[in-house]
Amino acid sequence: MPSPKAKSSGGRSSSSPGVGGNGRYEFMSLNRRPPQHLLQRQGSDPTSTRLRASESPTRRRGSGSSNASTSSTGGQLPEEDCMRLNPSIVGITLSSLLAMDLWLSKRLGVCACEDSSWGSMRPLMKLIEISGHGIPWLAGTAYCLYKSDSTAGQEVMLNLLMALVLDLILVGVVKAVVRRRRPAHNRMDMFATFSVDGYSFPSGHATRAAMCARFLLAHLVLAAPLRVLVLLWAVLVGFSRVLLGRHHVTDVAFGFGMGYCQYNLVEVLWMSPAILHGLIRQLA
Ligand SMILES: CC(C)=CCC/C(C)=C/COP(=O)(O)O
Repeated sequence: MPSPKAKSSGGRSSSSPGVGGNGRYEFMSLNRRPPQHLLQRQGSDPTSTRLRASESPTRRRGSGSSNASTSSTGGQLPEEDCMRLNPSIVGITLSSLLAMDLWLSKRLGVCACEDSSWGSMRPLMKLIEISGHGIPWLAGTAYCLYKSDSTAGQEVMLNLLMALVLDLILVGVVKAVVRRRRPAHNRMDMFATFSVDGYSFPSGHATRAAMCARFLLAHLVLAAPLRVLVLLWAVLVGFSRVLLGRHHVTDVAFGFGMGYCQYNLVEVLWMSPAILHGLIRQLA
């Protein structure tokens, strides 16, 4: 919209800034050079002088040569100026996705408390939550390691223990860096949490579920129905996070991706029996 200031100068001749020959206001395209008569008028207009003074350093830096490059590229702005437009498009896309995420997560939080629409399912969801919690996994793996009498079994369990600790560290670091708050409808009544677990992104249960599912499928000889059950469990753990109102959908989606990738890291860092024997000898 033209500013009142521009309107007040409407009585000038048709060469006034932004006013076309037919007395109508003209809008300038961002990637075109304004007509010469507008540039000349801007030089004497204090408002436009202020605007130009507030231009970014990139724009100012490029202005000397951009005139040359503008004319040589047929009225196009230099590439650096065009790239300045992109963050706003990315920003708008991201905020739209974020708004959708908040809306969807709120709608799906149907077990967030007892009087929610699926509140009666809350105890079952909390059971699934415990099945993906760090403490039962750490304790169960340590117990299996202690009970295992084969070298292969010990190797697998020790590596799983290492994977679980790695997962806690990596999730803790990302949570501490991102510091996204949990959904407003979440009731923070989770069993055994660290301080970073006050944060939402990513879901530690989702990373653990994805990583452990991949680990179990790769290292345990399981019949087909059991393999399906392992996958189903991982998906259920992820879903339960949103249904309980603990997480946004994106926390769980990212958590699954992160857990999947963490397993690749575990494979790279895999401790072979030789390394393990060396470690045990050093500890003994
Ligand atoms: C105390 C130990 C050993 C682990 C904490 C596990 C925990 C509570 C993770 C939080 O998961 P979400 O990020 O999915 O809520």
